[in-house]
Amino acid sequence: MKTRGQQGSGGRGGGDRAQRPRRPARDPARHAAYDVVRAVDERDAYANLLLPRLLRERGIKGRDAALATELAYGTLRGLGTYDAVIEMCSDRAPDPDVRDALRLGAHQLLRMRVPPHAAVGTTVDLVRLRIGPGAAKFVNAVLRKISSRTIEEWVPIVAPDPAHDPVGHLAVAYGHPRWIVSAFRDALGGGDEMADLLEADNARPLVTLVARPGRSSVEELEDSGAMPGRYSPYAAYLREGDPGQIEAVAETRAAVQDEASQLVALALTRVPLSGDGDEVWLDMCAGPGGKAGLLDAIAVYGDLAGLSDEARHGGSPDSAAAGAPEAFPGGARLLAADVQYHRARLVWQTTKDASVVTVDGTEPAWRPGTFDRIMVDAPCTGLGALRRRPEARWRRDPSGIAELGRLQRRLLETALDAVRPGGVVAYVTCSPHLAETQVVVGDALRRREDVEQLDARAYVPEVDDLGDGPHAQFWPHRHGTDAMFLALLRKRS
Ligand SMILES: C[S@@+](CC[C@H](N)C(=O)[O-])C[C@H]1O[C@@H](n2cnc3c(N)ncnc32)[C@H](O)[C@@H]1O
Repeated sequence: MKTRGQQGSGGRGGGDRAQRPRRPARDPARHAAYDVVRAVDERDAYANLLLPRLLRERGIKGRDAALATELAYGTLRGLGTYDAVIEMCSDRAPDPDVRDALRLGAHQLLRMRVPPHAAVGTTVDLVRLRIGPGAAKFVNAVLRKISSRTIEEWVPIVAPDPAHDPVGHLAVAYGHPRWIVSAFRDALGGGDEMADLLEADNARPLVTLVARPGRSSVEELEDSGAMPGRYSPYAAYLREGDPGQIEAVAETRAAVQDEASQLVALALTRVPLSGDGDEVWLDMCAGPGGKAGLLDAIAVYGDLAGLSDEARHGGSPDSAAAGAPEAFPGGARLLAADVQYHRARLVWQTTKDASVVTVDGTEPAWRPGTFDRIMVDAPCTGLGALRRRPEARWRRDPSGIAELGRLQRRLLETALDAVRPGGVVAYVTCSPHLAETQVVVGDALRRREDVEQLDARAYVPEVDDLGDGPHAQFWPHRHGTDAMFLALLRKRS
């Protein structure tokens, strides 16, 4: 029996370094990324919660932290594409722990600028340490095959022919489930922009802050290193750093909020009402409180930024017909409701003047015709915010849409009962799926003669390309925002 020192020609004192058993390199970034990908796969963990915790616990900082983030999030986003390539390069189905390592290696080979020898070598080291030598050999062989082609060369091999199956092709090429590609295509009304949309959906979104009027200002956020937003007068982009460290955010005078989320709340406050009174507002599905935080501030202090004359008279072709949006002067109060106690608590923590209640919006605790303005930010599939959670697209399931649709209809119906004649309801989803957006609104309009739909685009005149109306549809590739939907419905006087 040979001892370790006598193995082959490359023993401890020998000259053949290539044959010496290699000690796996210490590689905290890759180990952390692997742990995240495994936890997401194995026990449905949320990457955006787990990764920061692992980085903190393991003291991973700076470039290593950035590498771990890119590895984990990029691998999770691209799973669909990588699995197709891995399948093509494997002679057997890998065990889940091995498959996750292969996904990590494939991401480095196909979408990162890691040199192939480093991508293969570090992944093999990781597998040898975490799983065993047999698996390491298998991973080495598969990754070497993957490294023989670029992603541009693999896609035509592993994806369906775009001429026969354009949706299937896009799904594999851009790492999205097929049903989601299909839903996006239906909502966009065609295929021309699909590649841009899916690419934008694969990019990490900018951290967008909101300076709640009367409580903070964009200038204050600029002093903390942010730059003014593109559309919302209250938005600022933070390119780096932890938003939680900004004083205004820590004090809930400002918050993290996507720009489309700011604009749909702002739009609700800009619609002129008919009849008397504009003092009582309702956010019916308020948790965790992004829109409620902005509505609460505008209700009390008014829309302090207002609109520039240019924005007021520019924007969509219908803005003139609808009447130029006016800045709300303040002096109202917001009631913020959510069916879940812990979500209502978050609203209470982030708002300052709003009354917050735990209420089921479909079984209202208020009398019909109570409110002047109502926000219904309905629970939905969240397909418009896939950029924020890398694994979310693989967790969503189209089977829930019918049930969500029933809830969305009931919430909109009770909101239309709860608004006074001449008042307005904003129906919002963070999803462009037609079954959750236009179909829900269309059904409400068919059922009720006391409701008219306004041209929502006229109330966000700062933004172009919001679709053919009368609703407004935001898109990541057009606006850099989540794919948020807004319909404005007025109860006839
Ligand atoms: C899309 S989220 C709202 C996001 C929130 N408006 C924001 O901007 O931060 C939908 C919310 O509706 C709540 N919800 C679900 N069913 C509800 C119901 N029947 N009545 C009231 N709220 C409900 C959920 O708990 C969830 O917090």
